[in-house]
Amino acid sequence: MRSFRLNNNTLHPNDSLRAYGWNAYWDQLLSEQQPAIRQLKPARVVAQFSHSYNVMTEAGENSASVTGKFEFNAAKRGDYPAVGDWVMVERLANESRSVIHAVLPRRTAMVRNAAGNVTEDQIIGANLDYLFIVNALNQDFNIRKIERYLIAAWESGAQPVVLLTKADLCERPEKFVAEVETVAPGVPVHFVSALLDQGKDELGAYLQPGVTIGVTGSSGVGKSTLLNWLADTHRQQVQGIRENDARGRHTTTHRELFLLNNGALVMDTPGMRELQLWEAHDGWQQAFADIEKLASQCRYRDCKHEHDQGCAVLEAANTGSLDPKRLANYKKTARELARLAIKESQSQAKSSNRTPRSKSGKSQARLNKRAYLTED
Ligand SMILES: Nc1nc2c(ncn2[C@@H]2O[C@H](COP(=O)(O)OP(=O)(O)OP(=O)(O)O)[C@@H](O)[C@H]2O)c(=O)[nH]1
Ligand SMILES: [Zn+2]
Repeated sequence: MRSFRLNNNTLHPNDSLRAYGWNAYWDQLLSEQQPAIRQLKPARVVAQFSHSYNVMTEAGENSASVTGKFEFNAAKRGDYPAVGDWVMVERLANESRSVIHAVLPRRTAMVRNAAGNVTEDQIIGANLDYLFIVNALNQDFNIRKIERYLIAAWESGAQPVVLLTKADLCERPEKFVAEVETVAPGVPVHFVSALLDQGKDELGAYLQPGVTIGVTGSSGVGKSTLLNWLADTHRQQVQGIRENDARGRHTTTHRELFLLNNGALVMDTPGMRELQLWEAHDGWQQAFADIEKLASQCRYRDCKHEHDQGCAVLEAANTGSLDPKRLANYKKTARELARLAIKESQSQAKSSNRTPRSKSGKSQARLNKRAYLTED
C-alpha cells in the first residue's frame, strides 16, 4: 500500500500535486488557459475558513487568500474557491503563503443555494469523482431520501455510490441493497459496518490514489465514523500535525479534504445535511431514468401520469413493476423543481440589472444548474 505524508518536505514537487488529484485532465485544461493564468502555479484547496484557505501547492501546504482583483470580479459566492477546487496561485517567496488569482473550471461541483438566490450559490465540494450517499441500516433507512440525494449527485457530475452503513444492526443487508438498486439505476450499492470492520474491501475500487470522494447523508447515519474507519490511523496523524500549528487553524474550518493513507482523497462535508430543494432537471431525469423511459411510452407526449388513458407509467405502477411510492417521489420532486423554477425566474427578473458576469470555461454550464442543499 502506498503511503503519503502531509509533511511539506517529503514529497517531490509534482508528486505533491498528483497525490492531490492533479492528472492529465488538468494538464490539458491548464494548457487551454490564458498565458497570464498558465504562468501561475496550480494548487488544490484542501480547507476553507471564513476568510482564507489552505491550499496544497507543489511545495507543500500553504495558507492562501484571493487577490483584490479576484474579489472585485467575483459576482457571486460560487465564484470563490471551494474545497476541492484547483486554483492558480502565486507563491510568496520565503513564506508558506500563496495568493489565489483564479479558479480552474470545475469538473464537477456540489452546489448549495438559498432557493432562488443566484448570488448565494455555495460550492460544497468541487471536483469530486464520487459522491458516497450514506444511509444507515436501522430505523433511519429511507429509500426516498436516497432518491433525493441521487438527484443532487447526478446533477453535480460526480458518480454516485450508495453506502448502507451499520450493517451489523440489520439481519439481511443484501435485501436492502437489492431494494436500493431498484431505485438507483446505474448506481453501485454497498453495505458496510465500521463497527465490525466489514465491507471495506469492496470500497477499494473507489478509494484509489488521486481519486476524490465526497461523503454525504443525514446526521447520524455514520459519516464521521465511516471517514475515520476508512482513514485508519492516518487521519489522526493529520490532526496531530494540525494541533501543532501555531495559527490554530483547526478551530474555524468548514470543510476539508483529507488524504487517506491509500492515496484517496475524502471530503468531510459536516455542514451538508439534508437535501431540500434543487433546480436539477438533468439530475432528476437521471435519478428517475426508469420512469422517464416508461413515460416515453405514454400515449400522450405531455402525459402527467395522473389518468390511466394510455399511461405507461401508471400501468407499471398498477401492475407492480413500478413502486407507487417511487412514482409519488418522482412527482413530488417534479413539483418542487417546477416551484423552484418559478421562484428562480422571479428572482432573476428582480436582479436582472446585477446579472453575474459570465466566465469562460466548460464548468459554467454545469454550475448554472444548481442542486440545493440545506443544513440541519
Ligand atoms: N452499530 C453501528 N453503529 C455505528 C456504525 N457506524 C456509526 N455508528 C454509530 O452511529 C452514530 C452516529 O455516527 P456518526 O459517525 O457520528 O454519524 P454522522 O453521520 O457523522 O453524524 P453527524 O456528525 O451528526 O453528521 C454513532 O453513535 C456511531 O457510533 C456502525 O457501523 N455500526
Ligand atoms: Zn403517463
